Amino acid sequence: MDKETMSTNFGLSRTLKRTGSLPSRTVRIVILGQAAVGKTAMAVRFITRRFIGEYDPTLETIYRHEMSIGGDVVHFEILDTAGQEEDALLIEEKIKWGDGFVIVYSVTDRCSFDEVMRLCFLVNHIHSSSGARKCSPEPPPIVIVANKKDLEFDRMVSTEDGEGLSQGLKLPFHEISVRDGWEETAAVFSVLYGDVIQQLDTSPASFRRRAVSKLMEKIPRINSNPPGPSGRSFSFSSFRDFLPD
Ligand SMILES: Nc1nc2c(ncn2[C@@H]2O[C@H](COP(=O)(O)OP(=O)(O)OP(=O)(O)O)[C@@H](O)[C@H]2O)c(=O)[nH]1
Repeated sequence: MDKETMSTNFGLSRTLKRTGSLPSRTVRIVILGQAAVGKTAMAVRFITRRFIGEYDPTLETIYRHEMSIGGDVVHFEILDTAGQEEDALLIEEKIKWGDGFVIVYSVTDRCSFDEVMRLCFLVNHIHSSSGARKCSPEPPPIVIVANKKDLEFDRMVSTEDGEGLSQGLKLPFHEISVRDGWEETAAVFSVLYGDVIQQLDTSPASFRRRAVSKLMEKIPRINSNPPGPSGRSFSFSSFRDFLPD
């Protein structure tokens, strides 16, 4: 198979353990946050290195992307959720599916900041109570991201507010501009990947694969690498080009 594995030096802060029996790893990441905070922009930026400024409202999508990190082949599956309110059962299924979570707000939108705590609580609650991680006493890895820091003039949430929240919740915090930089976007996924792998190594039972619900199977998949039997591939000049049919 003609795999186009993108080698990237993420400068991971942790040494990643090789399992020997596992030549590659699949990591499922769920991006959560209110509408228009930049969830799609972030996923697309990470995978393609490009900032696409034109977006349709999110059709929920799972982006599949394979890359080499620290000598490991990592299969990212990134679920870009819709920002609008939805059925509690649906969001529960999506949260159960994830190994790690990016919770995004925009520094230009105070409401999106206020939503972060509720989303963190929801993720922890669902993973601790629903059997998603029955065997693990550890909360799932979460990274808080403040996006759109380039829009300084429209800022409504200070860096200190973001740092204070992350310290209160004891979660990593990144203030970034998806528009301005690939590196800081990639660093979010790098840190989260490191946390997921650390938990995988110290608490493997946490990652026993859950049965995938019918709902998750319905979410369209897009492959960034050449298409396999079950997905489309990235080859686009605008966001519309890769919207599912
Ligand atoms: N200036 C600036 N604009 C950004 C940045 N990130 C995203 N945007 C813009 O913000 C708008 C919303 O981005 P999306 O990625 O569609 O946001 P979303 O969270 O996926 O929105 P929903 O699909 O509605 O949930 C778009 O116009 C993006 O171009 C950023 O870092 N800086």
